[in-house]
Order: sequence, then structure tokens, then C-alpha cells
Amino acid sequence: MAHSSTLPTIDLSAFLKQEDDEDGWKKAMKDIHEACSEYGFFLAVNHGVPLQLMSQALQVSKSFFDLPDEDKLDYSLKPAAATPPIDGSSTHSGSRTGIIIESPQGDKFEYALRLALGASNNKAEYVALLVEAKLALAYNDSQLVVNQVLEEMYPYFTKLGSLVENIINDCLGLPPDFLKEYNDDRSLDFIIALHYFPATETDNVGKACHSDGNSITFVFSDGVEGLQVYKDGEWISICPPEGTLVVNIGDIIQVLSNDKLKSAAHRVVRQLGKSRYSYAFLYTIPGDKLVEPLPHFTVNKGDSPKYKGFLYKEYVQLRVRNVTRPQDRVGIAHYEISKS
Ligand SMILES: O=C(O)CCC(=O)C(=O)O
Ligand SMILES: [Fe+2]
Repeated sequence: MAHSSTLPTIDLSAFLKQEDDEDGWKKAMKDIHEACSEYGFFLAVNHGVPLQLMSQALQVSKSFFDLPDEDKLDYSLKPAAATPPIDGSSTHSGSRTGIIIESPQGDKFEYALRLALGASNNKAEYVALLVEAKLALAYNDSQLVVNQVLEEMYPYFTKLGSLVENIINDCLGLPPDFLKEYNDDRSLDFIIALHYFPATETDNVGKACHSDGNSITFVFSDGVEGLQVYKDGEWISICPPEGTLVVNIGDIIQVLSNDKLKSAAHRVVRQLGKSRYSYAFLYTIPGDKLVEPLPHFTVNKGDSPKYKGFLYKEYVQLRVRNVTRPQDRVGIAHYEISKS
């Protein structure tokens, strides 16, 4: 297993090529299992997303975020106009307005809007877009350029999400297609283009320490460092080479697997004098799914569940409800069953 910035780098080509490569396949499975149990993160190469598309996406993102704020805010949905926030308070984080290019239609959208606002409460601006809502967009020139690239990227990431989910299914020893059948609706997956501002002398928080609330996340960035993963009391800086994807397990998989796989804490630290651009693709599950430790990892093995069950949408709402009060933010520990 190669290590880059101490995170394992895994070659996914064995899963993507036509001809059989049983050895490559077995090795990658073993490496992914180890990485996801130990770090909750790995780096992926030969992942099937065209490298040229990834670099084009970063270019497009830079030109979009370079627009004057007034122009960008024209594309922003005002959250207050969308719906009253869940707890009656403002969902705006205060420091910057999230830039959401979206069409305000239906629950799914509003849910995703809150999700996106909640996910980025720090010194970054971002464009978030639901995979399935893209067709409802009213295009204009500036949106078009971002959207074209996003649209082109979706099928690759959706395919990759399903591939990695399947690998995880097999790593966990679940019945074939178990996770695929559980996670059978792609409409809440979304992609975020992020722009982190340069750090100041007094503030370098780009994204505060968090674990991802979804199922699996894929991130790529412009080579400026910033992402850090927490492991054994230390922060590991991750700066993957261009074209490499950062893949991480989210809270859902951690709960389903009763902690067999890890949803690791991570953060983004801004650099002095440098902007940083990244994209995150969030593979989620439908909001009405019950998330609880599966019997395969509890009763069937004589182990106690480590979490109470919950509906995914309830968890999302809890996560974003206190976006203005970081001290009240809720993470997966909220559902932990205490050991005493
Ligand atoms: O920008 C990054 O590198 C990571 C973003 C992230 O952690 C997230 O969107 O959850
Ligand atoms: Fe994250």
C-alpha cells in the first residue's frame, strides 16, 4: 500500500477494467478495508473521473468565484425567502453568504439548501447543486459555465459512489447489493464547489472540525494544502497530487457498520496568502431511511449496538439547526448509546 501524506493511496483500476484482474481487485479490497477501518479516509487513483474534467472544473470554479460579490449574490437564493428555518432562527452563518445555484422546488431542494448551508459555516463561499435538480435550473451565461461542468461530472461521481459503496458492502461482508438496495435513490446527492479565502494573521479556520453526515464523500482540490484528518490525537495534512481523489466514509456507514468503519473528524485550515479551491461530491441516502447498526454487526455477532436508530432526515436537520451556534452543533455522537 503506497502512502501519500500518510494516507493510503488505492488504485481503483481493477474495478473498472473490462478484463478480470482478480489479484488487483483483492488487493484493492483489502487496502480499502484497512484504510476505512483505520483512517476512514483513502486517496484514490484511476478512479474513472477524467482528469481533464477535474482540472477544467477547478478552472471554471476559479473564474466563477472571481466574479464580483454582487454578481455572485445574484445567483444566490436568499434562504429566508425559500422557507422559514427549521428552528425559527436565521440559517445564515454570518461571515459569508453561501452561494446556492438551485431551483427552489419542493422539499428536496429546501432540504438540500439547508444541508449545504449547514455544511459550510466558515470562511468559504460555495456553490451547491443537487444532482437531480440540475435540469430545473434557469441557465444564464455565468451559471452555464459552472453547470455544464457539474453536469458533465455527475455521472462519473454517481458511478464512483455506487462502485465504492459496493466495495464497502463487500468489505463489510454484507449480502451482495445490500447497501445498493438500501440506498436506492440518488436524488439527495449533491456536489459543492468550494472557495476558501486566504488565512489572516488571526483566523485560519476554513472548515471547522467535523465528520461528514452522509454516506461517502469524494473531494478533489487545486493542490493548495488545507485538508487535515484527525487520527490518534494528531492532525494529518493531506495534499493529494492533482487528479487524485480523497475518499472518506461518512457517519451513515459508521453507524450501519456499528463502528467497523470510521467516519473520521477532519477540517480545512486556510493558508496565508493563498485561496484554495475544491469540490466535494456527497453521496447520500434517502431522507426517510432508518439508520441504525445492522444486525450483521450486532445481534448476529453478540455485540451491542453503539447507536440508537434515527431517520436520516432528522439527523440532517439536527446538524444544520445550530449552524449559527457552533457550540451547539450536533454530530453522530448525539445517537451514541452510552457504555455505562
Ligand atoms: O475542501 C475540502 O478539502 C474538504 C471539504 C469537506 O470536508 C466537506 O465538504 O465536508
Ligand atoms: Fe467534510
